[in-house]
Amino acid sequence: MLYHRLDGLREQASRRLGEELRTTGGTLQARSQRDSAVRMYADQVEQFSAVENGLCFGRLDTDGDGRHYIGRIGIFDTTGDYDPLLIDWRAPAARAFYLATAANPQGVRRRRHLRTRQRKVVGINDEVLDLATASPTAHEELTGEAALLAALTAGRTGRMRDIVETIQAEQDRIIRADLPGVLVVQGGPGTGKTAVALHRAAYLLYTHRRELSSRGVLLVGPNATFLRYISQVLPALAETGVLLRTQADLFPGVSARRVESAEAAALKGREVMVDVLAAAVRDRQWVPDEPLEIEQPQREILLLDPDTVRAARDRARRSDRPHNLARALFDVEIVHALAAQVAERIGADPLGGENLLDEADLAEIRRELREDPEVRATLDQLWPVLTPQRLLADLYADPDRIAVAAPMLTDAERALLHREPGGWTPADVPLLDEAAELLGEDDRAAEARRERIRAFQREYAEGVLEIARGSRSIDVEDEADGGEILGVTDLIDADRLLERQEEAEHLTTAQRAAADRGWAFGHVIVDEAQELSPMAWRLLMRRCPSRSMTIVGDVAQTGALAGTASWAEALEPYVAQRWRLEELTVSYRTPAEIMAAAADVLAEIDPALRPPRSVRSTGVPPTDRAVPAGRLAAELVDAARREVADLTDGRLGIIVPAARMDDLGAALTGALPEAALGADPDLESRTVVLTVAQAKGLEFDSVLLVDPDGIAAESPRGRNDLYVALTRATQRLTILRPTP
Ligand SMILES: Nc1ncnc2c1ncn2[C@@H]1O[C@H](COP(=O)(O)OP(=O)(O)OP(=O)(O)O)[C@@H](O)[C@H]1O
Repeated sequence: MLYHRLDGLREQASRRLGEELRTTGGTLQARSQRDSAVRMYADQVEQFSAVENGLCFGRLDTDGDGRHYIGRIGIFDTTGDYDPLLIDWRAPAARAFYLATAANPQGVRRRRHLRTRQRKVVGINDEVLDLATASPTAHEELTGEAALLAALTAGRTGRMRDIVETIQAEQDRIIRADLPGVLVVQGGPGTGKTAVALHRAAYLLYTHRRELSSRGVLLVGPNATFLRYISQVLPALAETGVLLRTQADLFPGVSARRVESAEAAALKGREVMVDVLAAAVRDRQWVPDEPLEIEQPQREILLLDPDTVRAARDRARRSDRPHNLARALFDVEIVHALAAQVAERIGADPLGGENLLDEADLAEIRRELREDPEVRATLDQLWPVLTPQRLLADLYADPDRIAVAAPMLTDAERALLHREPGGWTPADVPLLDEAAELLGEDDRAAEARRERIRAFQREYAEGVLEIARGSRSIDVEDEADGGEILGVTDLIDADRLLERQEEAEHLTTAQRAAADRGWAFGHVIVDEAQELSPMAWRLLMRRCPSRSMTIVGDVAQTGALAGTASWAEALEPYVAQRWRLEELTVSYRTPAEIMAAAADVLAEIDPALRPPRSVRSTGVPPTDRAVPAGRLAAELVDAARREVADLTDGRLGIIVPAARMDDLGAALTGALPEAALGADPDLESRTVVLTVAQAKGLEFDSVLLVDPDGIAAESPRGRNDLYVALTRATQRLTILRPTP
């Protein structure tokens, strides 16, 4: 019945989408309304398709014979009293599904988990929440234990799945926490932090739709591979409005793919860079040592002396405007001084009286000077209008500029900043953003933003037509009168839709936000937040002036040298003590046997830290094997072959020290051609070879960990890296330890 209703809803939305796309003409207002309707129906078609799998996954039988079905979206009975046929998991009425226990049943008699494959129910699990009749379970604190354990032990696919069916009480509390303020979620590996962050985004959009749909929600993750790994979770929850970004993509127009040393990235993450950049900008406000000559057509050469330039510079600086915006003031000062010189020459009274030029003459001289190419070139030289990219590229390329801007750094640190132009690194992004603040926006930046918006509009227009094309069979059936059977896409193409879009600027919030550096998001969620440097925090805080944020991470897993070891240190500059901490304490990923091995490493990081409790054990302890160093590659290939043969479904992750990636990676791909590796490996392949930095946040059924001591020795935060590597497996862990 529910699927029948879903089909009806989808058909209705797609028919309306088709109708809206076919109508043309009308007043500006009518066209604008039609474009909003196109967006709405396109979103609906997408949403109704996205919730197809597992549409309904639960049932609550309540006291007094109530029966409620819980699912991915709400569906109402539009024929009768508008009764809910399916309750959205985010609605308050669904909450008991996640919280009711035998000890506190909240009016629930029975909780049923439904397992479906396509549109068939293939299994059910019932829990009777009545202390008298309930059968005792191993874990009293778990809700829906059987369904949970089935989800946890299922083979991995290389894509993260949503957990709406089995959210646990401690996770539910965080997902549904209030919108305002900064909420930090600290939890060990596998405690569901990422899952909770994503479900919280969906919950907030549902509960605070009005507020958030116009401001948007930004979710920041550690790298592109990770974003791809989690990218299906929100659409499966019927939410497409969240902007997913890595730090590398947070400066509109820049895609930071260049690689640099961990030390250089760490230096760029330090707060001292605020002063370095401010000094770099001041250094571009140049005062010459000697008077500058400005040639004038049919006039004598004008001279601009250092004192005049200095006075103009100081006045422009005192305005406290950003560099590019203060340029106008600087120009006025300089042009005034030059005009006085010209007036002195051409208007001097030969009889020694007052200057013969009046104010109108002077204004004319100033106008001419402002338009004079020589004068403009001089002004550009003294106070150039700069883009953030120009400022930073010029600074990095020139050791002299670095020396002037960064006297507080050591020689070795300054050397880390020096490099040739050509692309940006992720650590450059917060610096570009900082520079943009210091420089202010000029016309070129605004023009670049318009360009980016146009690109998004085109992408959007194509997307809408794609959806319309996908629903074409329904279109055709609808035209059963035998007349016109042209589909929508025969009648309108992306260019025409784009023209219409331009009139109304109907972009999604996420698209507009992505194009605009100054966008203020309604809520910002940061995953693996321990990796952020102080400079990156500054950027994020700028994007979220309301400080409504969810910050998710584990300070024991910090790998970045400029990352954080303390939430208080990272946050207090922005919100003082006004942040709340929630902790997740149960590991859903890592079995007890593997967690025990990881606990030893955690104790070395900080004896005060406690590993999370595992919800399950596999009975299979990790295998830890010493192999002669010379045979490491051969042994690794053998072990990988064995593991792949043992996997029925699921994935094998092979984690190697970064320094051994090239040789071990080559050996592995030689023997197992399907093995994926590289900068952004395909996680859906059966075997993936990665470094710890790449494996962060990911999980595999089986993990082969190569040379743990080598990994620990690779970085000052090597123990944290090893802890991350040890906690990636859901079933089996094999360690290969080379010996001399
Ligand atoms: N309530 C739940 N029901 C089913 N699966 C869950 C639940 N909570 C967590 N999981 C699963 O546990 C695994 C780990 O979750 P997740 O990746 O969110 O943990 P994490 O805390 O972000 O880990 P890390 O610190 O390693 O990044 C995932 O496969 C997730 O789907």
